[in-house]
Amino acid sequence: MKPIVQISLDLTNIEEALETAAMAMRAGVDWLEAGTPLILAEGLNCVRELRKAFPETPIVADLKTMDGGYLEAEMMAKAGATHVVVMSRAHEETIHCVVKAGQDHGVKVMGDNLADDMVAAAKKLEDLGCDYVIHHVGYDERRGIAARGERMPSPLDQLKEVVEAVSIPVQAVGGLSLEQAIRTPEYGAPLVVLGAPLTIDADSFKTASGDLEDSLRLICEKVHAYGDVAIGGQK
Ligand SMILES: O=C([C@H](O)CO)[C@H](O)[C@H](O)COP(=O)(O)O
Repeated sequence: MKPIVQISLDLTNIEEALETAAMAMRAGVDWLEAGTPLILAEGLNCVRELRKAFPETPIVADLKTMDGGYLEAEMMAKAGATHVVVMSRAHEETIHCVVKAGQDHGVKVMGDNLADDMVAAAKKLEDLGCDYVIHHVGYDERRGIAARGERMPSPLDQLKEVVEAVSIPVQAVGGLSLEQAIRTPEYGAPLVVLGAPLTIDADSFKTASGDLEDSLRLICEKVHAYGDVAIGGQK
């Protein structure tokens, strides 16, 4: 599949999210993500506002569903999401419910293997009908481990294994530098997500020109230039 650039709008107000999304769209980003903090701050209204402003753009609603799967997925779909997220740690029945809601409402399901046995969880998510795997090392997990002076885990550590274990597209997320995120298609993971380096540490993201939009445009061009990424380690 062609590599995709997604930005996670991990922001806490809709104005800033819409502004960042508009800049990202001008720069060539493919998918928008209503991040968990944004959904918490603004409710599903943020998905409605993003849908209104960007009628044709895929929108991932990252609510990290753990229970009540059908209703949550249905609500996100009705608000305008095209992709919803369910956790591998949820009960299998919840994953079934989200997958069923996805089929009924025409949205894709991303299964997130956060805080789980990552390779086994990725396989389980595929077996239960998810369309994508989010291979995710959590924010708190990374901080906590680093605070104890231990090496911070990275989604790159097991990315190859996860990619080879499934035959659906994988996205690697959690603490990746920009350079690392851009290179995830080389591991067979075609969904490049840009989070903190863009929305939180925007200053470190700018290139010599100092313009965020120009920097992002160069990144999108670079990712799109990869061409097709083989899924499941298959050439
Ligand atoms: O999902 C996320 C996290 O669990 C907090 O809600 C973030 O979107 C994700 O971890 C982003 O990671 P960074 O790339 O480190 O911003």
